[in-house]
Amino acid sequence: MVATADSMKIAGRKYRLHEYYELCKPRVVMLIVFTAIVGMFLAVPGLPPLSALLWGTLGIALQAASAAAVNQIIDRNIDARMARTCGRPLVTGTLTMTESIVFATVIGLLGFALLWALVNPLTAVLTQFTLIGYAGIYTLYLKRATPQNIVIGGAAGAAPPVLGWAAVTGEVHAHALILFAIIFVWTPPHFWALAIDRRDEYAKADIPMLPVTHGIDYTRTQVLLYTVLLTAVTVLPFATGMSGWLYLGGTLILDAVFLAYAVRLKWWPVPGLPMRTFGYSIVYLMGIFTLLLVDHYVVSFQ
Ligand code: HEM
Ligand SMILES: CC(C)=CCC/C(C)=C/CC/C(C)=C/COP(=O)(O)OP(=O)(O)O
Repeated sequence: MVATADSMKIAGRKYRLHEYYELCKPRVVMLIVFTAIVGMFLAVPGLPPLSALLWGTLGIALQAASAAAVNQIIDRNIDARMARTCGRPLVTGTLTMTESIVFATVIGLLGFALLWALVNPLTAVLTQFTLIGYAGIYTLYLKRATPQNIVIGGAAGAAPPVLGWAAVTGEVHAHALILFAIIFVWTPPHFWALAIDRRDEYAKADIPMLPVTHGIDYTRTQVLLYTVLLTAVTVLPFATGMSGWLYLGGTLILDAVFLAYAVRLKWWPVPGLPMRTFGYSIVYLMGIFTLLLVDHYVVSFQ
């Protein structure tokens, strides 16, 4: 009997840990942190200093997770109205508001302190602005105010490579801004592909996402235009001498596939295609940043 009560307690604790984990939007944060780590590696010819790599990654990850938690705190009523998000811990009540606020504050402050004390103040301040940009400006205001919400708010999601670069060098370098531009231009096709699929849910929740305000066909056109622009922007690392032929070859293949998705979505849409396009956008961004990293070391160690 005692053993059963104990095992139930352990299972309960594990379940709560899992809920805190979900509050951090772990899969999104992992890709965000990956782009920051690539920024760190690209910032120097050899390997970045271990302490900047370690503490920079941890600090940026904690602040990104805090931003994701604040987003769920602010959005709990919207999340409750959409099938995609109604299982989140603050909607189901498995975490209370107090628990979530304390958690988001503690990890956010810890992230800021680590960056300030063990990395550099510039990275700490820029990461804090990024958190405010996503959790404050995008979530609290833009998301509810304009269909351009994710275009402007995308600046927060695009910042991590700049933060990673700053963690290693203490400066904001022009090459880091190219990485920023890639994610910035990638965000609209990434998100609008999903929003096409979830149009009715956003309409029900009264969120002015582009497919709700301007219709699905207009959104498909925008996805296509941003994908064309993205192809041009992803050539910049090669054009500026930051990356070599390996990067260019790989990126053009990834771009061609993304363009094929966007063209099909615009002129030959079939059910399921928006979500496949969304899924590909994630593979695409992972691919671009992996190519940047591999190319950097192939070129550096030649
Ligand atoms: C304002 C900018 C962005 C918006 C509005 C946006 C929106 C979304 C939404 C609504 C989802 C679905 C989440 C879910 O079903 O729980 C999602 C998933 C995802 N996003 Fe984004 N996103 C943005 C930027 C980013 C950035 C910058 C990254 C990474 C660098 C990213 C990576 C991902 C990943 C990996 C997923 C899949 C998560 C999963 O499998 O659960 N997103 N995004
Ligand atoms: C380094 C640092 C502080 C980074 C913060 C940037 C960050 C966490 C960006 C996340 C982007 C994202 C998942 C947006 C979706 O929000 P949404 O509210 O539109 O999506 P939802 O409906 O799934 O909640």
